[in-house]
Formats: sequence, C-alpha cells, structure tokens
Amino acid sequence: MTYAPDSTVINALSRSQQHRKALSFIICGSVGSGKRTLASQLPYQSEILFEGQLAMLNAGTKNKTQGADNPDSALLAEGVSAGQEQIDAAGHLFSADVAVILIDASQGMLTQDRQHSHLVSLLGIRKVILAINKMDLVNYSEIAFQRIVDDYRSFASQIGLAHITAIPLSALHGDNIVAPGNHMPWHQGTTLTSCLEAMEIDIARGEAISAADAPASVADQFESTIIWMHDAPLFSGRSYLLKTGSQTVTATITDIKYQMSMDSPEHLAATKLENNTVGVCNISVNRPVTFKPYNEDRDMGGFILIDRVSNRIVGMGLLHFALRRAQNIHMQHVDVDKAARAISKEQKPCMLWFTGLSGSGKSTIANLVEKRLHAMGCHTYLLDGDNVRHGLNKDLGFTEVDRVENIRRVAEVGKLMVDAGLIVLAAFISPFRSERRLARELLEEGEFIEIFVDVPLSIAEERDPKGLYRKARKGDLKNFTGIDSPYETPQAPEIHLDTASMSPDQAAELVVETIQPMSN
Ligand SMILES: Nc1ncnc2c1ncn2[C@@H]1O[C@H](COP(=O)(O)OS(=O)(=O)O)[C@@H](OP(=O)(O)O)[C@H]1O
Ligand SMILES: Nc1ncnc2c1ncn2[C@@H]1O[C@H](COP(=O)(O)OP(=O)(O)O)[C@@H](O)[C@H]1O
Repeated sequence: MTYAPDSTVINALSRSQQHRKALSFIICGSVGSGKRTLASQLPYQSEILFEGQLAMLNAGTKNKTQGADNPDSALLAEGVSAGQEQIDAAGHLFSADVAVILIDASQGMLTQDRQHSHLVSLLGIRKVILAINKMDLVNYSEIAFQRIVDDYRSFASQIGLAHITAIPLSALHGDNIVAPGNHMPWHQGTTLTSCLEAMEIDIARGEAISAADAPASVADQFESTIIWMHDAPLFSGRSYLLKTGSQTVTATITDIKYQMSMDSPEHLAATKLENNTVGVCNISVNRPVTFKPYNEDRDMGGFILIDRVSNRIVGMGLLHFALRRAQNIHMQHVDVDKAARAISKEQKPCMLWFTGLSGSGKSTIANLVEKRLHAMGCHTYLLDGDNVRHGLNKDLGFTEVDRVENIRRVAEVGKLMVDAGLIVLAAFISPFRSERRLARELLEEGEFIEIFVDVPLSIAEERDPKGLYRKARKGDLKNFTGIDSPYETPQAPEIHLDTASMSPDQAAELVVETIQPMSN
C-alpha cells in the first residue's frame, strides 16, 4: 500500500509551525522490527545515514515534495553513506526531540530495544513513542499489545524515560500510521503521524551566546560518555577527529574509565570499546573547544568522532566536564626554539619513519642511513622498536591496544627530538595507518617522511632473522604481525623501498638521496 499524505493536515501544520523549528525524531528498532516498511509508509522522504546502524529520514526544511515544515527523522537501521552529509546529519541525533521505539509485537521487547532506549535516554531525548509493530502477526490482540507496553514502561522508568505514548501498528497494512484502519477499534489513542505532528517544539536553533553569569567553558581535556559505532574497536591512545557544533579538533582517548552495561547499572572494566558499546572516557583535544555539559545543553555538549583515515563517523559522545588538570597546565613559552636549534645544527630537523613487517629490513636500513647521515655531519637519533620496548615501553605487549600506545608514545618522543633539532629515524612495524597519521600530524608540514620498507610476507618469513616467524607459525608466539595480527600498508609513503629487489645499501642510498633536498 502506498500512502498519499493528507495535504490539509500538512498545510495546517505549515501555518501553525511558521515560527517553530521542524520536529526532529529518530526511529529505533531491532533487526526485523519493520523500520524500512514503516519509513516507506510515513509521509516524509528517507535518506540513509550511518553505516551499519543509523539512517536518516530527511524531511523538514530539506523536503522537496512536501513543503518546508514536516518533521525530520533519523532511523536506526542498516545503510551506508559517508562524508560531510553524514556528519551534518549526525547533528540531528543531538537535536532529536522524539524517539520512536519500534518493537515487533510477535517478538516482544528484545535486548536491542533496551539498548536503543538506553541510548535515547543518554542522548537526553525525553519523549518516546512506543510503536508496537506487526500487530497483524498477533491477531491485532489488545492483550498482546498491553503486555509489551507494561514490560516497556517498567524498564523505561528505571532509565529515566517517563513520557511514553504507546501505539499499536501494522506498518505492512498501514494501521495507525496515518489513519486508524479497521483492525484495532479497541485503540482509542492517536495514530503515529498525528502523534508526531501534535508535538509542537518552540525555540529556533542558532548561534550559541552564553550569559556572562553562566558562561560556556573552554577546555582541552574532558570526561565524556562515548557511544561507539564502528567495527574496529575504540582504543585508548588512538586519535580521531572530534566535531562539536562548528568546531573540529583532533581528539585522543586518554583513558577508558569503564564500559557501561546497557542492561544493568553495572560498570565494566574495559581497555577498548567494541561496536555498539558505551563507555565513559577521558579525552584530550589538540586545541581548546567551547562547550557546556551535555546534561545542561545538548547542542553544546554533544560531539561526534570521525575516523581520520576513512572519514566516517565512528562514535558519538556527550561531554560531562572539563578535567581540572586541563585548566591548570599551560604551554610554557621557550626562547630557544626548534628554529634556533636547527640554525645552530645547520640542518632541517625531520622524522624518517620506517614502517614494515618484521624482517622487512627496517632496522638494517635505518642503521645504514644513520651511519651515512652521521658521516655527513648531521645530528641524528635512531629510535628502534626492539630498543624502545626495553625501556620506555617495556610495559607494552603486542595486542592492538598496546601497539597503538607504543606508537603514540614513540610519536610524542620523536616530536620532542625533532623539536630538539635532530633528524630522527624511527624503525617500528607501526602496523596501523591511524597511528602513522597521528605521528605525521604531530609534526609540521614536510617534517614527517614515511618510508615503506616493503617485502612480501613470504620473503620476510624466509629471512626470519630472529626466528620469530617460526615461533608464530608453531603457535608459540601470538599476535605476530602478518600471521595473526594485521599490517595496513601505507597508501602514499614519501619513499617506497622494495627490499626484495634492492640491497640494504641501495635502499639506504635512495633514502639519503631523497631526503637531502628536503633536509637542507
Ligand atoms: N607479536 C609480535 N609481533 C611483531 N613483533 C614482535 C612480536 N613479538 C615480538 N616482536 C618483536 O618486536 C619488534 C616489533 O616492535 P614494534 O615496537 O616495532 O611493534 S609495533 O610497531 O608496536 O607493532 C619486532 O621487531 P622487528 O622484527 O625489528 O620488526 C620483533 O622483533
Ligand atoms: N634488501 C634488504 N634490505 C634489508 N634487509 C635485508 C635485505 N635483504 C636481506 N636482508 C636481511 O633481512 C634481515 C632484516 O632484518 P631487520 O633489519 O632486523 O628487519 P626489521 O627491523 O624490519 O625487522 C636482516 O638479516 C638483513 O640482513
């Protein structure tokens, strides 16, 4: 059945909403609850938003066919979209006024419905429409409907959702979506569209101006709740882009304090957040942002996290408060700076970052490059994975989270050494693009030179200078790169060395030749 919108209602709504903002709502439903069928029955156009999780029904001011005043809605469903549109659209989640929780009447309330409701409550959305769909599968039974509503209300009251309107639906047959239909005369309440349209929201959104006696805060370290929505887990130490309002900064998760259980008030210990989990984390950003706590101001306290490599939204967050340490630590000005040191050393400081599989030749080549530079009178320092792991990073192993932290620390140390005026050589497997990018972004344009020491796994394994591949193949060494731990190849390295076809000396020569014009 296709639905033709009631233009009288829409027009009446247009006039009455002239000075109001468009209503924004999200539809949350577990797999198979009928989100798409419902979306197709609503008199608003739809557009997919989040990979794997969220999609956007885009009506309101962007609606081309229905005028300018219909509700906006976001739909928790499957779908793919990327880039700026996705980022803009995510903002709708923080401004959603109403959530439609869609439950399959034949299934009753599922764990996913509890999780969605928890999310809705976390986002501060206080108005919920409980839409019990597929009533046709339970013979339009009032008792079945009432049982689910009672279950839901008792759960909802525990998580602070009190304002709930329950509606029995058959999205397939159109009952109670726009018109009541004939199957459920016992339902005396409203239909879904009338219910949405009757929620009449004041205040237009705009620029933030805060009163002098209640100013917004400016800080660069916060405690926050993060809702993680990506297959690759969130790791402490990894950095992402953080967008709040019109501000975009680089954010590093400095500590995952705990993971929330979505079914109980429990706090779970966690070193990473998997897809669809929620955690309380400390974050640090590269420059101060203006914010208010999310529970005081949803617009100025909500943020999204964007993966720096794929540019996809990977998480949403709610700012709690600035960490006090952030307010008490200031950058200290120094008069003898990098430029002064560079002049006295007569060289352009930089970081030569060697990345590649174990046995690819990173250490051998980096060592030869350093010898040549040293002989030329350059001031250098070689940071090598094996060596750093005996000291600064001896607390770290080879899990993903430990490798992320390993490279973060090395990148920070490397930055200090570049600041000291040195040509720094770093030889680390550094298997993840994200951390190599972090290392690059800590430095100034042109200072980071990524050198991909490339070799087929089979040749690295043949070389096996430390016997580690043999151990890994036997199962005596876990998480070994290339065997049971991933290596993400560089996409645009400044220098690409194919060590299967060139000797260590040829490779070192190529590096020195390439960087000479850069480092003078
Ligand atoms: N599980 C596992 N996987 C990879 N490598 C292992 C592992 N266990 C020990 N080793 C030895 O540690 C060296 C790699 O350390 P890195 O600090 O470069 O690794 S990483 O960048 O954090 O991935 C690496 O040195 P290279 O062979 O020079 O690469 C190995 O000698
Ligand atoms: N073209 C080459 N470049 C670098 N190393 C090579 C090459 N051909 C053979 N090798 C040998 O491969 C091994 C590489 O080991 P190493 O430099 O420790 O690698 P990594 O630091 O990447 O683990 C050394 O034994 C080295 O002599």
